Amino acid sequence: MDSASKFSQQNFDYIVVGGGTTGLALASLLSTNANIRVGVIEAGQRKDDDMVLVPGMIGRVLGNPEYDWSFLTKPQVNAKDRRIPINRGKVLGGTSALNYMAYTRGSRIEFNDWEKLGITGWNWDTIRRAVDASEAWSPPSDYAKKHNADGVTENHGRGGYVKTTAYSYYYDLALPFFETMNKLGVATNYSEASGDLIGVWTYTASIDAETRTRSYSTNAYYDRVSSRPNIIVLTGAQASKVLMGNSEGSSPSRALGVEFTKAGKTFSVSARREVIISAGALQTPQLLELSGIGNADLLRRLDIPVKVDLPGVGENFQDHFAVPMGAELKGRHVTVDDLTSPSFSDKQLREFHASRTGMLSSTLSTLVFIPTSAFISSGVMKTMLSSLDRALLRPAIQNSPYKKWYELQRSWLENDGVAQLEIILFPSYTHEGCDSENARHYTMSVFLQHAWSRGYVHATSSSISDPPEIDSATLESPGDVDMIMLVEAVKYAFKVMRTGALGDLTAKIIEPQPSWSDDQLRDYVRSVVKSAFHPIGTASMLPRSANGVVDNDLKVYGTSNLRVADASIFPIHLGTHPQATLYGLAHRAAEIIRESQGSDVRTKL
Ligand SMILES: Cc1cc2nc3c(=O)[nH]c(=O)nc-3n(C[C@H](O)[C@H](O)[C@H](O)COP(=O)(O)OP(=O)(O)OC[C@H]3O[C@@H](n4cnc5c(N)ncnc54)[C@H](O)[C@@H]3O)c2cc1C
Repeated sequence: MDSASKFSQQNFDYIVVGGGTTGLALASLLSTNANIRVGVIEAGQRKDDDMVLVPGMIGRVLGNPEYDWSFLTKPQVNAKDRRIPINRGKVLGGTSALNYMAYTRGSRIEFNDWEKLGITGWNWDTIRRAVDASEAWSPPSDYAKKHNADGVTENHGRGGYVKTTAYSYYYDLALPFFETMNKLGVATNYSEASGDLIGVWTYTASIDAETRTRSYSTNAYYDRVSSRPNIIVLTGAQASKVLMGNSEGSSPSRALGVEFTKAGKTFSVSARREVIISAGALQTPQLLELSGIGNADLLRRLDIPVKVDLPGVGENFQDHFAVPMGAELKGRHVTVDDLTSPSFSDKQLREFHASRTGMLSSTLSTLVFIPTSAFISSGVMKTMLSSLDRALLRPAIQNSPYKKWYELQRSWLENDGVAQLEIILFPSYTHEGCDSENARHYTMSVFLQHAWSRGYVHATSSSISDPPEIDSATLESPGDVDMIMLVEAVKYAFKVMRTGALGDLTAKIIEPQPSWSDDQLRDYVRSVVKSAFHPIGTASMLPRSANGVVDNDLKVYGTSNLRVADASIFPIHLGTHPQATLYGLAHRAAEIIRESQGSDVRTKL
């Protein structure tokens, strides 16, 4: 729907703010009950062009304001005062329209440990069942199987909506990478979706096996229900606050509707039953604060009337941090760098549209997940743990509401089933000093899966037009553990680049250099460390006493009918990519709403 005034006159039962990965899937699922009416307010527009749909074109719209919110953190003191980009989809489908399509499930150990944080009912079995309900998996081809793709049917959902499958094109670095990792003692994992992520594997992607195009919230969910009269999506409209009924103290506060702006005009729309915020980990906390829900001191400073004093809002920000390393290849390989040639790229695009094959039918394909013991020597581990344990004794941590979070993070460091490091081999290198005319390159990126840095996201004014302040607290960790782990990860990656088949293909390592001292490597990490674009935690599902924002039913504390469903509710980071779990979250949320309201909301579209 285009007309904001018509939208504002509708009688909705549920209003979902944010038609992104989780929100649009959830709204579509809610619409299965013909007796309820669902309204969705999405700031972006629908974009169904090649940039969104063609897998090999990933990354091309990052920074483009028609697709991307292009957030920046505040200057990060431990990263040379750089403002680090965190891209977010500003289109219908949200970040599922921009992401790199790795469809990876979480880890059994980690999800089962969520219950230790006080979140009952959220564990591997419940989350797995929900993710199964979302997935429509197609088995890999023989070609993909030769590249070790997961073909274990029982690991996947077949009857869901997000189409997933293995790739149809693999770069010639993929198999050498497997051989090298095997040589280093990291086994091939042929069953990556089983809940055990450790090993080297080829991942499943959110790609439609028939059309070879991106499967995402918009075409996987919304397109199936868009003709129903009881779901209306308003695009190009930004919610500015949830209209809350009662003021501080007279709780629970009730969400009455949503105020939003479109084309410079302000409107409001009412919700008979519930408002669900799904604006993502960077904007959900801002919207809660603008609605009067957050740390009362901060709200008063911003002249926002306090409805619910909830100090956890915007806190507990976590992300995966990445450090890229570049190398030059021996001989001539086809890599993503070839796509920088317009004629080559056009040829590939023609091939893609004609036969759905070629480089553009795929993205990247291989990755490694390993625990601490696989990349940190026992000597360094001992020193790191003793400095960490000393830091954890500080009163600020001992008295912190997040104490259980720290205990869990600590236990995972010595658990060989928990991945602390992800390594991805990108068949390209675009940094300065790379001679892409005459040579071909790869980038090996190391990603910290359970960083100890915890930052915040907060509103800076009472207006939704002012972006929130994002402090990723990059490399600010007790005992400097994030920096120690990243430096050890870089050293381990040097080993990978110089071992076995990948070592044989590597002409030279460009930057950083294996000969560099630890101090030089620390300096390099500070210069290049970036976000893996997986922010979470800013409206955490935790007990209220542990600075939680939502309860186990995703309901915001102190309110009777306001929920959050997006990446901001994850209380502790997943040692994997988040989208599969987020689609599962949409299904869990739909079930919870059905149960709590006694209404007939089936989760089958
Ligand atoms: C470049 C990139 C690559 C990635 N690659 C992968 C990958 O390969 N695999 C993976 O699992 N994950 C990947 N991710 C991360 C993953 O895509 C996100 O974690 C996930 O999509 C977030 O989903 P969400 O529902 O929390 O939020 P989003 O999908 O971001 O949805 C939020 C929606 O709310 C809208 N919105 C915000 N504020 C308002 C407002 N006030 N009013 C109205 N609408 C509003 C936004 O426009 C957006 O549509 C990647 C992310 C990026 C940026």
